This record gives sequence, structure tokens and C-alpha cells, in this order.
Amino acid sequence: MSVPVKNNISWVGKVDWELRKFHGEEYSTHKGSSYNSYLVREEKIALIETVWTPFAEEFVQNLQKTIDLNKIDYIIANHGEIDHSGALPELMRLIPDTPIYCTANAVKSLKGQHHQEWNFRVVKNGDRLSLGTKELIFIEAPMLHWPDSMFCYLTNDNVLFSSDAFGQHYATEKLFNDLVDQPELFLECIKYYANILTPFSSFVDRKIKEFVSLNLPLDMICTSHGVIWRDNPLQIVTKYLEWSANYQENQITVIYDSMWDSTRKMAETIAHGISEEDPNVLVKIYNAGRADKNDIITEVFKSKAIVVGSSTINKGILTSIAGILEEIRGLGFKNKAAAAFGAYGWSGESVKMITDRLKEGGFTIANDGLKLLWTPDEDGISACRNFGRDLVKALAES
Ligand SMILES: Cc1cc2nc3c(=O)[nH]c(=O)nc-3n(C[C@H](O)[C@H](O)[C@H](O)COP(=O)(O)O)c2cc1C
Repeated sequence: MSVPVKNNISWVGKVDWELRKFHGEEYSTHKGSSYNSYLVREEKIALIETVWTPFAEEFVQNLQKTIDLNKIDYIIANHGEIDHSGALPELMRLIPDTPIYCTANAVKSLKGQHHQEWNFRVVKNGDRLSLGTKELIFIEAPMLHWPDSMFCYLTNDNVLFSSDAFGQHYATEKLFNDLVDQPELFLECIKYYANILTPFSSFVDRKIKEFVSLNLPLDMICTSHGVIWRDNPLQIVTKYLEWSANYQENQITVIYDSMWDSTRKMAETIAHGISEEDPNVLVKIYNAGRADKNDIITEVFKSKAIVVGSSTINKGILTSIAGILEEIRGLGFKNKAAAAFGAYGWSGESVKMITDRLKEGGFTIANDGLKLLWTPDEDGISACRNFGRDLVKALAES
């Protein structure tokens, strides 16, 4: 399948409707995904990106129906990750001498993954490649989201091929941003940013400002996953600027796990206390053992504070909480407060352990946390309520 995008640009990628887990089991893709590859047919012909390995054969067969492969002059590898480079071995088997334009770091990542000595042509920030009357301008974008990442920009058509930036895991038959379900689209965009790009926010901010300073007109952003931004492409750029600036909404998220419901009761009562104290704050509660971890991370991203609870088990914390705390630590959220709580039976290590991990993750710790023996009685319930209320007060003061 080949879909016209603009003038001589067509989409030759793969929509993966069935995908539900990405990066192994690390990322949930409730709406599938797509691996976007683009063919630019000017006097010279360039193929930008390929698709993920399981679809290599299908991709190449499809491409052969669109174009004689020997007519492809240049392959552009904006990013070496195998969801974009996975079909290169199959393609390069048929056109082994075709030059692959990529960053120096992409030579390393492509060689490291595919172990092939292809005809690499290293490009640097600002380098240009003539396709005839139009040119591709290469824009290195290290750490968006790998060291090898780059964008490229097609002059005259004013199209930015942005690799993983501005993308989202979203399978769609419609391909263009104005033709899809908007709330669904933006949910997948913010989830993608929260879970993949949060650690690289300073690079996002810098790269966008650098791109803006180039004064290149922008008609369209062709991402490597999900929709093509043709209707007001700046809307997603503006969102990225907001999200990269220590983003938060007026939300507090309570995350817990519990063996016999004591910590669950604490979680629900703390949430009531928060709501009572500030009726305007959005409060959400997630059991980390049951909810999808990437959805929880998206809520953490939107929160000004999180409250994390686990009962003590074997002098430690429940594994789902350990998992989500590790995820949170790695993402390096900034400008957020946190507090811990949990039930215990005798030694009660969990609250301190959670607090320490949140501190390590860069959160401002709002208080010493709340630990309750066994199951909360009426006094315990009222302590939880006050804990929620006091947290709101402490946030307001800070
Ligand atoms: C397998 C198991 C191990 C436990 N280990 C500890 C422990 O090391 N220290 C402690 O203070 N409590 C321990 N407890 C007691 C629980 O923390 C206590 O029952 C608590 O009320 C459970 O809260 P929950 O219902 O929210 O899980 C353990 C309980 C279980 C079932």
C-alpha cells in the first residue's frame, strides 16, 4: 500500500493494528501503532526509514509494487532502533550498494544491531542532500530519544520528517491528524511523551527552539509512528514545548498496592481528604498491581504531586510498587512533590523505603509519610483523611 502524502511524497509504512506491547513488555500500546516509511520521488529518489523486523518482507514486497528498488538513490535512517531499521537487512539484500544517510551515532547503532557493513554516509547538523530542485536538510536530534536520532526537512514542500518526536503509538486507517479521533490521538501523544521523552525534556526544548530559529516554513510533520500532522502541525510542537517545561496540571495521583486491603483503605481515604481540602484538585487513584503502568506514568506526568503506598512485606515493599517506583526514578520527573503511606504488621519498613526512592527520583518530599499498624480503625481512617488534607495545605504553602 502506498498513500499519497504531499506532491511527490508517499507513505509506504505499515500499520500494526494488533500491537499491544512495545519495547518487549515495557510499553502498552492500547491502540496499536504504525511504522511510517516515506518515499520521496523527485529527480532523485529517497526512502526515509523502514519498518519493524516482523514486517520486513511485507514492507519490501509492498515497496517493490510501488517502485523498482534499483531506482532508490538514497536511504535515510533518521533513527537506528529496529522498529524503523528492522527491514533494512531485507531491503539491503536486494540493493546492497544504496547509500544510507544517517548520523555517526546511527552508524554505531545500526552496525551494533544488524552487524552489516552497509554503504553509510555520515551526515551532520545542517548538511544538505539535493534531490533535484528540492533538498533534504539534516537536523541532528541527539537524545530525541537515542544518541543517533535526527530529523530531516524537505525544502519547497516544507515537510519535517521528525523520527520519533511528535509521534504516538496509534494505529489508524486515516493517517492524517485531522481525520482521527482527537481525544484518542492526544491521549496517545501525551502517553508517548510521558513514558518515552520525559528524561529528554531539556533536549526537546532546545531542539524545538533551534528549529524555530532556522525560520523554515512548516506545512507538515511526518512522524515515524502514528499520524502525519498536516492540520496545524504547530499544535503538537506547542504541546511539546509545554510538556518539556516541567509540565503539571492541578492533579494529585494516589498510587498503591495492598495485600489485604488495608493500604487500599488508606489510599481511598487519603484521596477523600485531598478532595475535601481542595475541591478543585483532580484526584486519581491507581492500584499499581492492577492498572497499566504506562497509564499510571502518564498520570504521574500530569500530576503536581503523587502519593505512593505499599504495605510492608518481608521488610520491603510490594513488587508492583517497586516496579513503578523504578520506572518513575528512570524518567527523572521534575517539579513534583510526593509522600508515602502504607500499612504494616510489625517492622513497617515500606513508608521509609518508598520515601527514599521518591527522593532519589527527584521528588520534593512533602512529609514523613503515614504508616498504620494492621488495618486502619476509626482513628486510622481519620489520620488518613488528615494526611490528605495536610498534604494539600503543605503543597499550597510550598
Ligand atoms: C507475606 C507477608 C509478609 C509480611 N511481612 C511483613 C514485614 O516484614 N514487616 C511488617 O511490618 N509487616 C509485614 N506483613 C504484615 C502486613 O504488612 C500487614 O498485614 C498489613 O496490614 C497488610 O496491609 P495490606 O492489606 O495493605 O497489604 C507481612 C504480611 C504478609 C502477608
